[in-house]
Parts: sequence; C-alpha cells; structure tokens
Amino acid sequence: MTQPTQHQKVLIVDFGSQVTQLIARRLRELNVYCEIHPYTKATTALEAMQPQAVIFSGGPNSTTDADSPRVDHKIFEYGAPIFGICYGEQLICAELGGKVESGHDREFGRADISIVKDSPLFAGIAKAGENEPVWMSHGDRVTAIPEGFEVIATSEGAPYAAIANTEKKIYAVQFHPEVMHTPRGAEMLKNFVYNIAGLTGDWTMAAYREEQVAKIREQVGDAKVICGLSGGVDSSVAAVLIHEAIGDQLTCVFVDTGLLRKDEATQVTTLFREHYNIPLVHVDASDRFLGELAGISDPETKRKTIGRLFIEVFDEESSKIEGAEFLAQGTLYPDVIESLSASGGPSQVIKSHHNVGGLPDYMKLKLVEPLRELFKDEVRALGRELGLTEAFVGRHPFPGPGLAIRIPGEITPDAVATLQDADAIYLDEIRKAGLYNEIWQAFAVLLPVKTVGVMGDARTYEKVLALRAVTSTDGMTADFFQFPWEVLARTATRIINQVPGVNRVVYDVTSKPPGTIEWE
Ligand SMILES: Nc1ncnc2c1ncn2[C@@H]1O[C@H](COP(=O)(O)OP(=O)(O)OP(=O)(O)O)[C@@H](O)[C@H]1O
Ligand SMILES: O=c1[nH]c(=O)c2[nH+]cn([C@@H]3O[C@H](COP(=O)(O)O)[C@@H](O)[C@H]3O)c2[nH]1
Ligand SMILES: NC(=O)CC[C@H](N)C(=O)O
Ligand SMILES: [Mg+2]
Repeated sequence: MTQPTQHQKVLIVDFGSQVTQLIARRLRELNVYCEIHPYTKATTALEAMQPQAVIFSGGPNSTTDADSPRVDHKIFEYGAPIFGICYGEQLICAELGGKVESGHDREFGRADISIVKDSPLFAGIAKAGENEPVWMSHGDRVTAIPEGFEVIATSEGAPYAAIANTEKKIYAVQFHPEVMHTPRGAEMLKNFVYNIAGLTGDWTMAAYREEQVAKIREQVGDAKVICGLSGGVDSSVAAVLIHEAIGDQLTCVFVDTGLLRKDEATQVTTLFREHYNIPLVHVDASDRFLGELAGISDPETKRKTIGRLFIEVFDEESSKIEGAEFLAQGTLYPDVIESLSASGGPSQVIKSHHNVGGLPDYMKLKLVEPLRELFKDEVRALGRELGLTEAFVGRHPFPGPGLAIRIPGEITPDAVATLQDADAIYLDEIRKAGLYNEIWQAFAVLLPVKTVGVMGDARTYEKVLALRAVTSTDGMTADFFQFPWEVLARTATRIINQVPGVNRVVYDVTSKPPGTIEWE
C-alpha cells in the first residue's frame, strides 16, 4: 500500500474576514497546502496539523473591545513563522505588548505604502524608499508595536503598515495582500511562505491523488461504499478517485430528482456507463422530490428538504447493498464555506448547500468526501490528473437542488417542464455560438412574475424568464458574462416562440458579490 505523501501545511486562522478564503486560494496557487480554521479552534488545528507556518486573517472586530476574538499564546510559542493581516496585525500587537486604537479616520480602498526598510517580505517587489500600491480596509490602527518588532512600511493612515520581528519570523501588515486590488500581494504571500517560512510548494495534484487514495483505503477498509453520482464534475472525479482506491467495493447511485436539466438523466447514465466500468444504480425519485416540495416557497426550506430527501434515498439504497457502510459525495470546499461559514467560523451563512448538512444520527452510514478541501478548479485539475475526459471535466456545475432553486416560489411539475425547455434552448444557443467553454456556468431561471406582451396581435399575460451566465474560477466570486447581443437576441426569440408560458426574457447582469450565482 502506498504511504500518504507528507506535504507541508499552512494554518490560516479565520477571524471572520469576508476574504479569508482568498488567502487560501493564493497559497494553493503557490502549490502550498493550507486549511482555514476559525480562531475558536486554532489551538486544536495547530496540534492536529503541525503546520510550517501560520497566517492570521482580517476580521470585523476591534481588539480594543475586551471580548474581541483572541488566540491562545500556544500559537506564538509553537515557533512557526506567523503572518498577520489587518485584524491579524492588530491582534499580534495587542497580544504581544503593542497598542491598537480606534477612532482614527477609516482607511478603505487603495493606498500607497512607503517601504522604510528592505525586508524579505518585499523582496523583488519594492526596496527602502520606494512606494507600493495596496488595498486597505480598516478603522483601527496600530499605534505602538511590541518589543522585538520594527516597522518596515508606513502609509498615510497606518504608521505601522507593515512590521516584522525578523528573529521570531513574525510579519504583519495592515493592508490585504490576498485581494487582487493589492497588485503584488500574491508575491508578498509568496515571499512569506517560500522565503521566510521556507516552504517549497510541494503540494501537487499528483501528490493529492496518491494521498487521498491511501486515506480512502485506510478509512474504508473492506466495507462497501455508495457514491452519490450526479454526472457533474465533482462526483465524477470523486467516483473515479474512490474507484482507484477500492475498486469494486464502490457502487454509484444516480438520483433523478425530477429537477434535472432536460434529458440529463439519460445523458449522464449513458455517458458514465460508456466510459467507466463502475456499477451505477439509477433511482427515479422524481415523484417523491416534487411531492415533498409542493407548496414550499422559502429557499432555505427547499434546500433543507432536498438535502434530507437525498440522504433518505442514499440510506435506502445502501440498505440494499450488503456491507455498505459509507456514503461518498463530491462535496467541495466552497460548499462547506458557504453553508457553514468557514468551517463553523465567525462569518455569515449564505445558503445551505444540499450536501453539507451531515448525516442524521439514526443512520449508520459514514461520509467519505475526498474533495472537501478543494476548490472547483483544483477538482478539474485532479480530474485531468486521473485521466477523465473533457466531457466530464469541462462541464458547467449544476447544483444538487437543481431546478428547484431556479424557480423562485412554489415548484410545480408544469413550471419544471417550462424551465427545462427554455434552459435547453439557451444552452443549445450557447454551444452553437461556441461559447460553452468561455462561460463558467449558464442557466435559466423561471420567475413567478407575469407580464403583458403581444403575440400575433393578441394580448399575452405570461411568465418572465431570466438568463444567467457567469465567469469565475472557483464560484466564490463571479462576473456576469458579456454576451454578444445577437446570441441573447436569438435565444430570447427562440424561447418566446417555442416555450409556451413565457413571453419575456431578461438577462441578469449582477456579479457575485453582491449577488450569488444561483437565485436562491
Ligand atoms: N442527482 C444526484 N444524484 C446523486 N448524487 C448527487 C446528485 N446531485 C448531487 N449529488 C451529490 O452531491 C454532491 C454535490 O453536488 P454538486 O452539484 O456540488 O457536485 P457535482 O454535481 O458532482 O458537480 P458539479 O458542481 O459540477 O455539478 C455531488 O458531488 C454528488 O455526490
Ligand atoms: O451541489 C450544490 N448544492 C447546492 O446546494 C448548491 N447551491 C449552489 N450551488 C452551486 O455552487 C456555486 C456557487 O453558487 P452560489 O453563488 O449561488 O452560492 C454555483 O455553481 C451553484 O450552482 C450548489 N451546488
Ligand atoms: N479588515 C480588517 O481586518 C479590519 C480590522 C478591524 N476590524 C478594523 O476595522 O481595523
Ligand atoms: Mg452538480
């Protein structure tokens, strides 16, 4: 049996910043493995991970409040290099004998820092005497630094814009190097992890594959595993990875929720059976899903109902397979972040992803989720590493709750059928225009709003259909896709002509944030 590769790790302690996950992204881009843990679990995570470096995120609180987030001093005594960002800098100063004050002018947006001393943090970026643009977002400011620290950069609003204790390798900045608006921030993070903390960028998809295969074998033993397979990127990659680990102990279960795209069920099962020699059970649960969802309009209630039904179906299917003890799902890191707010951390829940509720106590199944730490683009890279065809790896994401969260308000079989038809036309036009691979995700939303139109000289009073298409790398942030007008025009004409019940088509031009990709 292959031994898991021991790669280097960075612990990111989350103090509730809205951009904490961007720190993780920047490090992953450097081939550095990292995990985000809320400040309340920082010590446990430190002991479990034994990281080579620690990063403190920003956060909404003020260290001048007595009950603001703190960390156990074990984290300082542990001895690994530490990098504090914004609240992270303020915390380091407040905890180690410096001073932080509120009530100065807020500094929000672009600022210039002046480097006052050459530092490995700014190596190759800026030297003493030079300026560097950064992005700031703070109200408090550090007014005195702890003993052993020196100032390495200042700005108008932050006399201690960057500080360092070179002996203990503790560095901290008031600005946010993790955001794109700090143009050379990624290089500063690179300087910290590579040059200061001495990591080597040893985290590759090949290493991850090997490590997960060993981990799955160890977790599962001789037991059988059922894997929820949607035909989407994540579950296809999860299934192939698990199959590599345990071979015929794996059975895949495809659930037709009745909320899939038009003809999706046939396409997925055919494609999967053609490519892989993995047993696949096809469960038609459409009546059950549509039945239980009847009369429900609230988005979170829809999501929770769907999550529960998936689990019930998986439980029933597992009882038909002797020795089935595990349920595998293609859960990703963003699913977890948005549902639970950075691993149970201090930020807000945006929406409950159907696959993140955990399993009820009465169930004997245990979860196998080998992709739970990955972002979408990393899953695609892992898929390519595993030799999956582009037909799987390049597919647009499709959420488990499916069309249920694309029909705001009550879901009826008629509404589902209307949306399926319109959505199929939209995707067909996108493919014909050669734009499928330029778009991260595209879909239609059927609105519970009727408007007046005129068709063939007669008055119509029918529903509005919204089209959505976004570009993104990981679904965490997104921009609306800038279509050539003709494509939208062609799509709208075809939908209104061919789909009864729709007389108006609109295009959604909201980015994420402030919008989310899905409408519910
Ligand atoms: N119709 C389904 N049948 C069985 N399992 C499903 C179904 N839909 C979702 N799942 C399970 O839920 C997980 C999360 O769904 P999600 O949509 O995020 O991933 P995916 O469908 O595998 O990939 P993609 O994000 O590309 O659509 C899936 O990986 C799969 O395990
Ligand atoms: O499997 C899933 N179960 C869910 O409950 C769920 N909710 C959103 N999504 C998908 O996640 C990405 C981000 O979506 P949002 O911007 O709408 O949060 C987009 O790709 C969404 O399609 C889901 N996927
Ligand atoms: N972005 C941050 O981390 C802000 C830190 C602190 N809440 C301040 O306003 O100064
Ligand atoms: Mg999916």
